[in-house]
Amino acid sequence: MVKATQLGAWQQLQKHYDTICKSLVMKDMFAQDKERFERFHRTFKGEHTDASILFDFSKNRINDETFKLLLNLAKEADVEGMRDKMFSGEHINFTEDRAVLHVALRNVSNEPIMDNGKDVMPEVNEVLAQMKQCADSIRDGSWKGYTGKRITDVVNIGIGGSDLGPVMVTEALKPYAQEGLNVHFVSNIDGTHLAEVLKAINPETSLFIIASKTFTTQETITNAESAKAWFLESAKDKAHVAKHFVALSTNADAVSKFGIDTKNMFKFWDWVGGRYSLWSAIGLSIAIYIGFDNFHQLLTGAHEMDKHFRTAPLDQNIPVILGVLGIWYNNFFGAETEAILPYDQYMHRFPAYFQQGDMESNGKYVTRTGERVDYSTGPIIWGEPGTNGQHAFYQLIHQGTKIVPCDFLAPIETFNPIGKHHDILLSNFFAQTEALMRGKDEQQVRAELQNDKSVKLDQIDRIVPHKIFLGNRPTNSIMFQKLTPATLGALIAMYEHKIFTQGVIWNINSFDQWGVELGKQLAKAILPELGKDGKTIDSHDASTNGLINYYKQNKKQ
Ligand SMILES: O=P(O)(O)OC[C@H]1O[C@H](O)[C@H](O)[C@@H](O)[C@@H]1O
Repeated sequence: MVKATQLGAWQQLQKHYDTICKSLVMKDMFAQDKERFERFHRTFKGEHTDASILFDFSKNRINDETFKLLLNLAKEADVEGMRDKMFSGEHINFTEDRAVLHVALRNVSNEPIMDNGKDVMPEVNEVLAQMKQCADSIRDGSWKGYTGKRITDVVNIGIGGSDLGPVMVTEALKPYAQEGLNVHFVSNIDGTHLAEVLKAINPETSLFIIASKTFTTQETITNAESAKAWFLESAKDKAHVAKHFVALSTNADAVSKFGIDTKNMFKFWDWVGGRYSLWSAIGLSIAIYIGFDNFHQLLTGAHEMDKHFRTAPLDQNIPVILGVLGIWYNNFFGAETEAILPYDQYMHRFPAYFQQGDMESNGKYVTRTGERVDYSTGPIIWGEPGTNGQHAFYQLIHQGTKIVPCDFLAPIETFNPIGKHHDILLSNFFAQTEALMRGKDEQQVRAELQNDKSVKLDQIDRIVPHKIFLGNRPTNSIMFQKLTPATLGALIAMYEHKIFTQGVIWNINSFDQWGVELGKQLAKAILPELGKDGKTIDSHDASTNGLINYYKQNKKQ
């Protein structure tokens, strides 16, 4: 395993970029080649589900040669070899000595998947059965609260991977929710988050799901303790906690220490990374909200994408193609960010979900062999749903100085066919990718201004440069039939494997997250310094001391 820049294919790509990049003008390439869309799009269809995706990557600054070289890069970096290691349970997360087996959680085929010589599938299925039972009993009302009433509100308390997935998926699959059953999410340690949720619910009819892989996360444990105290103010008797608190965790000891009976614990395993855990017990709030059968469809769609990733040749492999295109811009064009732009309001948390998914996985500067990389790694992921983004930040994407590769995602069918809304939405999606690719040249701008009676002729020269769009700005378009559970599962898995592909090429470990630890460690040291003891703090740098002392002097509570 070597640094990416040492790979022959990388060097060839650099040469290719240096020699022909300027001539990669999409508008011209489309004009010269009627088959461009045909060659540069792929489709995905679920074998046993309704998942159906069209991936159009023809609006990228690539030609056949670029595409070939990018695939060579994936080949030479041994994406396929590493992929097979992941699926076979090798401890590819070597800094934590762990397998990376989120794919086992959605392995609905049940083929054995081994970790340390043991098939993990029986345990995975056991927990799934336990989740089904819980979800069913809450949905049919047989799970009763301490006063005999059915549960109407489920509150997931967790943060990071124990929050973002369930939030994103329950929002995305809202059309599948059961009437009268609400989900809420508390993640932030800011007391406001918990307080606002507690205002909306009744202790007699609420179930708290304490979701934490480690069960040591300060925010989650503090929120959970406060929720328990709030609950006991009404319920009084600690025995009632069992009917209103369940835990999702890998840490049984900490769960029972917290006061939750391990009978009410849904376990998962250290080979599930937090940001890859929505498929595990962490998905309990999803299963309750949309029903277990729909949760199972979500898993099945993801499994079908896993199969595609495992078996499709590189030039047909959608996650691999997405991955290498990202590398093309990130490493050769110097793009620093990637925008994820869903034209589907239900997917409004999808970009935020992949901020963790991508940035916590690939935001690393040390290679698997411990050296510092001499190239850029994980992109900054951002985005908002269309068309809102258009009226906010698209100006920069169209005319800014930075190159922002964008993924546009849109459903063919909407759950809410109101008037012409969906056609209008989709017309914007199509138009944006067209505009970004084509741009608008001086001639067109002049012609338009000359025809515009409201523009004075002597003003035209001054205005022209501002109205030119250079175009040639890359986009991927991902269309799907409808945002069903299986489709969503496939889309999430597609991005997970894109992240995987890039991590392998950059030769980094995409599955640890040491970068989040330092801040936690320092916060632990600072917390005891914040008391109302009148002591001036001088153990930090001048700025940190100054901030802490300013807080201490002025705090009233
Ligand atoms: O599930 P938990 O153990 O509470 O962890 C919650 C989150 O916190 C950590 O800081 C990690 O950065 C995340 O990857 C993780 O998802």
